[in-house]
Amino acid sequence: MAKKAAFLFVSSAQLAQLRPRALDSTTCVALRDPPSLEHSSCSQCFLPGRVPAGSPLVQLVESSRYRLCTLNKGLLTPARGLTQGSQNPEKQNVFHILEVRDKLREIVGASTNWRDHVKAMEERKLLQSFLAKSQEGLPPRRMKDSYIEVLLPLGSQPELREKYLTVQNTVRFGRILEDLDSLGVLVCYMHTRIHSAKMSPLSIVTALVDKIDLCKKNLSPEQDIKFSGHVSWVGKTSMEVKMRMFQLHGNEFCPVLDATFVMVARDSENKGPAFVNPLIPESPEEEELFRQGELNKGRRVAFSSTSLLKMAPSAEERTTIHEMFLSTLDPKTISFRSRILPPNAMWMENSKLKSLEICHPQERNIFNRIFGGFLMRKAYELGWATACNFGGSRPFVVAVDDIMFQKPVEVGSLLFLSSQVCFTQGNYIQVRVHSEVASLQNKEHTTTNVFHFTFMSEKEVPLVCPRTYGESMLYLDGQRHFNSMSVPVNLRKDFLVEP
Ligand SMILES: CCCCCC(=O)SCCNC(=O)CCNC(=O)[C@H](O)C(C)(C)COP(=O)(O)OP(=O)(O)OC[C@H]1O[C@@H](n2cnc3c(N)ncnc32)[C@H](O)[C@@H]1OP(=O)(O)O
Repeated sequence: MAKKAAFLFVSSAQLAQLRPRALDSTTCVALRDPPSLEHSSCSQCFLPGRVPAGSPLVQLVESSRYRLCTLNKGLLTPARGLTQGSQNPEKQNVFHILEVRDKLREIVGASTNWRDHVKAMEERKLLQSFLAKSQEGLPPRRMKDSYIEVLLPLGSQPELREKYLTVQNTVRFGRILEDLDSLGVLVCYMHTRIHSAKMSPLSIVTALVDKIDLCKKNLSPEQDIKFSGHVSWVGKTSMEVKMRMFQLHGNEFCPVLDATFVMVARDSENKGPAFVNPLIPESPEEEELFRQGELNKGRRVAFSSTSLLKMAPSAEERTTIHEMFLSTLDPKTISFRSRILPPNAMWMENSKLKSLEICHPQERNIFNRIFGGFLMRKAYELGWATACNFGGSRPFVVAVDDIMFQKPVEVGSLLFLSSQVCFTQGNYIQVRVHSEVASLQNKEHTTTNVFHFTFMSEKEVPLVCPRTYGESMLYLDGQRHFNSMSVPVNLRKDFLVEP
């Protein structure tokens, strides 16, 4: 049975003498002094309203590690001291998950009410003059300058759990995608921040989810999660961000996910490119990360220039497709028009699932376009359902790669998502989700994103069979994405990550 939360009201002098071990995981400590805070209750706390007016709140959420959360503008902010998994213990920026979007709003001066969004944008125009004329005009930054940690205390703050919960009592991966997107943008604002100014003249958007690899085990909705991230490479206007996610197992935060995103800086109105601060690697490890970032850029260019939309498949790939084609000819008729499915196979077109989203203002980002994390969550959930429908058992996500945000999605758009299985092997299902938008006024559809997800099913799945040349290209593209998965397939036995 869960323990009831208890409160301890102490002065700051008494707090300093408190031993963490004297407190259990459900004890909240409220400071009596200084009495200047305007909040009378803490919305995140177990017992809202019980904290006396004028009391900054301090919550100790775990006994084994000394973690403090102080009340800051109605939100619990984890204070310094969360060092596990940290690369930069001497100087940390640690945020509570609920704080991240508010912090972003504060940095760009975004509206909290939709009715104020035009005014907020007008105000941002004034920041245009703070933009650098060249990259050389900006002070260089170190990787540790952008390093942040974000705590998602699913274990110690159970009221957060609902939003993250699947019916199988695991963590919704779609929600994690949203958090990663916000975290990535905040990391870039840390890298580009102007210490003398509260607001940033930059609009930072997600251009690409290069890779997300899930590297370990189940995500339990009953254990705290921690994210960390920092800028690992910069170009002129783009930044590569490396993020990691950890989950508490016993007393230790163990790595569960690695992600690489590319963010792009735009001017205050999000209309043209804007320069970002150079990055200076400080150690051999950082130099290696930076060099990797440079290689990643080259790899992305190479991958896109050999895209099957631009170039014919390789000789080996052509053979694969031809053999698949031959396996679908009916030996009785040997006619190109009568095609049959090989044993244990399904036509690719029959794997499709589609959905429609109306892009309401609630899903907007700080720049009044639709939040990239929301688009990823919706695409991921449809992709998961597609894999489930195809494989006939629960699929677990293994990798996400190459999600390109080609165009922003305007508030009020109709978002059409179309998902299909494009490649399978053993227990693995490669799903592609294509998203396009149309406005109510203009019926013309424009592609905004293509998403690639790799799932692992509980049992072996059927082969997916392309029927047309176009589907054959999707098959090969799926195979390329599957083969680019960085973690060896045989290590992936104990995954349990669901929508
Ligand atoms: C809560 C807050 C969250 C907020 C975050 C979001 O929700 S954002 C919402 C989701 N995302 C979006 O809506 C973005 C939609 N896409 C776009 O607006 C645009 O495609 C874009 C701004 C990303 C890129 O536009 P352009 O390609 O015209 O820009 P441009 O040619 O000037 O390139 C700018 C820089 O981006 C790099 N770049 C562009 N596309 C890239 C890609 N797929 N992968 C890697 N890098 C890329 C270029 O190399 C260049 O870097 P260098 O200059 O270094 O050489």
